[in-house]
Amino acid sequence: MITLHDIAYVRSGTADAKAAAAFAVDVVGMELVAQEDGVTYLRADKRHHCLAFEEGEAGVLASAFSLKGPDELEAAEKELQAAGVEVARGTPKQARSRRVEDFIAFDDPFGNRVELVHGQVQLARPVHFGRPAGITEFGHICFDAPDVKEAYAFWSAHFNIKVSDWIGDWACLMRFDPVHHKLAVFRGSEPGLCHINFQVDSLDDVMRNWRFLQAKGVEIEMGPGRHPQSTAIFVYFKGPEGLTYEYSYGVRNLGDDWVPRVFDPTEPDAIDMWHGPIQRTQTQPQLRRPLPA
Ligand SMILES: O=C(O)c1cccc(O)c1O
Ligand SMILES: [Fe+2]
Repeated sequence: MITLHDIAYVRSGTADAKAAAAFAVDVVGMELVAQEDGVTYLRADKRHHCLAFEEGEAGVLASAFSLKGPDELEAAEKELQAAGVEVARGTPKQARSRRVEDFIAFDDPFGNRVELVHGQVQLARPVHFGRPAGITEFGHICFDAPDVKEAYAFWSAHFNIKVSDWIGDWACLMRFDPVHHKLAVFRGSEPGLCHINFQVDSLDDVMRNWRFLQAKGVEIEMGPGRHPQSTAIFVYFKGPEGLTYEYSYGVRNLGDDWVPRVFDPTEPDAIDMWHGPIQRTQTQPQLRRPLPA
């Protein structure tokens, strides 16, 4: 069993790193930490970065989770290999670029590139937010996959992952700590990054951000609304090159006695208790790259 400790970062390819970074700072409110060797690092909490843009083709490159340490990373590598999953170790240079001590990379059964890291660098100084969006932390990552039940079978077979709620065969919301979900999989024909979520400090932040996004002419994909699953109040919006961001406030924590529920995806309030129009957020396609050599 591989014990995920937390989400770590998303690495995304971008044809226009300048525009992607400007949006992340001026609109989303993140801190621009560094730009180095064609990589732009953005921060929203104690992590050195939770979003990195790599110059090149647009699309998600990898999504990462942290493990406790080197022994756990090695055990994870062995466990995945024993299960027939092709796994590769990152080179020291690649690890440096990710600001981690070491990492392994593999593809989930649908082609979503996942990296498991240990020793993600933290910055002690307070976050210098690009604007006061109220972000408290990097909240969750959502993948696309053609079969969410099979996706859950994979994650629950090898990781400390439990389902928190199902939205029929349309979505699976998963946890590995008390937070309702830090990983979700939505049904989509191709692998990709459905959205990345940032938690904000208050309901007021969600609503103020919504007004701010509207005033800036940013495309609101859905919301403001309230997810019946996590009970979080949310707004989704689209950044450059199809990267969807979600702000949310009020995600619930679950205990070990939690019984997963099933919601009907055809109901009008399946993901929004306030009956806002149901819209699939746009997915950023997964770029196909060879595993690290
Ligand atoms: O927070 C949730 O419950 C949730 C539900 C559906 C879709 C999402 O992106 C969510 O974050
Ligand atoms: Fe979400």
